[in-house]
Amino acid sequence: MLTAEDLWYRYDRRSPWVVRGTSLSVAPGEVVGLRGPSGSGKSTVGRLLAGLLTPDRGEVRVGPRADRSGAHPVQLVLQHPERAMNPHWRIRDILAESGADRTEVDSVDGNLVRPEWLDRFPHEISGGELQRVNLARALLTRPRYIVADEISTSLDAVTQARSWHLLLNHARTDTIGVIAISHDNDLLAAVATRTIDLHTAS
Ligand SMILES: Nc1ncnc2c1ncn2[C@@H]1O[C@H](COP(=O)(O)OP(=O)(O)OP(=O)(O)O)[C@@H](O)[C@H]1O
Repeated sequence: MLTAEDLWYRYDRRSPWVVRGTSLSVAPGEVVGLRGPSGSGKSTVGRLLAGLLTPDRGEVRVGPRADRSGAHPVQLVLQHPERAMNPHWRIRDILAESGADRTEVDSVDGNLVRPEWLDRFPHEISGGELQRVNLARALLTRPRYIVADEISTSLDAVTQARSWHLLLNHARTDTIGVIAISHDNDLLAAVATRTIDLHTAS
């Protein structure tokens, strides 16, 4: 179980609290939506869950670490995959960053990453394809949870549906919990079994 208990966070001691007493829990294999107005702290909660930020108060608890040494059990996947990748690396090397060995990279799910992309650079595949590489890299770390922060926002409807279909298939097969951050209520209704609302302070 991934549990966040009474999380408080602000980026600066003089700034207002961005996260104010957020609590949530996500079971293995569960898909939970996280929505709220712009600026309500959704992405910040995502970073706290993935261990990229440390809460000022409260705590995040998750089961044992991922099998991969060094990989956090909660992987964060962001909207702009190109910002999370070295543009000078081939897709094969980007996937190997997960800790997967050559054989695992070569046998990655072909629906997610087509074999012919492996020797290309990020700019040599489309944005939707690059997001699938991003998802594959996160999945190769063998995470227990994935925080998907607006992962399909800049994609057309067909590509969006395809990316989510692939992610949810893997999540089901490997019992990975997913936290779907989105402004899109229709998307959340389609992918999540329940949705948590974050609200901005007055
Ligand atoms: N690195 C940062 N340093 C300082 N303030 C930040 C930083 N990142 C975010 N903030 C502030 O924290 C608040 C919450 O931002 P966050 O990105 O978590 O909200 P959000 O709900 O995900 O917004 P959106 O829906 O617009 O993406 C905002 O006021 C934002 O300006």
